[in-house]
Amino acid sequence: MDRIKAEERVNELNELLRNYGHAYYVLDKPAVPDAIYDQLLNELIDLETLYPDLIFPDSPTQRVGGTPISNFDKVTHERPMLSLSNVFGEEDLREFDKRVHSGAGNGIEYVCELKIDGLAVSLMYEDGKFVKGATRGDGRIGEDITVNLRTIRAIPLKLKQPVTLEVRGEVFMPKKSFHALNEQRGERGEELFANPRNAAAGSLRQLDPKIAASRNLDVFIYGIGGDGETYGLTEHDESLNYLSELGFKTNQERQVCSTVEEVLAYIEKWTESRTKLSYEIDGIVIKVNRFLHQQDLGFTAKSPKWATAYKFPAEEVMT
Ligand SMILES: NC(=O)c1cnc(N)c2cc(Br)sc12
Repeated sequence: MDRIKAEERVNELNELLRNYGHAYYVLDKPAVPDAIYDQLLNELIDLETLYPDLIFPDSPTQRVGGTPISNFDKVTHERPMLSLSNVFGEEDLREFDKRVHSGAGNGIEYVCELKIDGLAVSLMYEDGKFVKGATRGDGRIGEDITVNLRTIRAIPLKLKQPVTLEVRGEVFMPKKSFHALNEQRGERGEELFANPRNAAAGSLRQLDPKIAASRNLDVFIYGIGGDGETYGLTEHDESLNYLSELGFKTNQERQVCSTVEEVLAYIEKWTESRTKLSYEIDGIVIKVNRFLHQQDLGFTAKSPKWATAYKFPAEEVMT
């Protein structure tokens, strides 16, 4: 195949494999059988081997870097990654609801989302390309873990629109991967991870991206950071529509609640059902849904006044 034809085919394969990867890892709905995906990937590898100048950074072959890095650079977050205030029961939650109504008036609605028990990350995209990713750190300064985040198949290397923005989400290790990893470590006499959150954090802090790539990490994106445009008028629209349209994996269990009673019912539902999830959650995030109301409420030094996290009671440790 001559070089012109090769370039056309490489671009076509990159687009095809990006879309198939999105269907498989983000939507959890494979578009083609694995054998077809592998065949196309091998065709791309062959063409990239023949024409190395046709290897593009957002090619699916470029997810796992070759050599371990020596350390993680520091990254200063454009806008601090704040933490959430916590509520530990119905009374606390009703107090939060009262404060929200006194601060933002009427017409308040909430969006409730599962609080993923993983590691908070910030992902930066320029013209739709993934350029940098960092841990939360102390909220102002985190660690540059781009090479390890690139190995997570649910993190798009190229968005469906050429936008420049920063998004935030939670990297986690599915329960099944956690148990398999600990079984493997047990067989090797290695120290076990205490829980999926520690396993995810330990995996993202590996200096060798090949190790991170082997850990089956996953991600849910839940917000737009930075001072960029916010899309739509509500969190629900932003997360449900805009982030998904760009190609991000968002958690589908979110629900708009018009009253604190509905929030309590959602909490009750997931207190009962969280063991059925394929990933761990440690609570429920409750956010005022309309951005205008969020602006009325503002922030404390550490946290938004328009959001809180209902924390599940610590589980009884079976002795
Ligand atoms: N859906 C969300 O907003 C969400 C989910 N899971 C989490 N661990 C966190 C943490 C912050 Br801070 S927000 C958030």
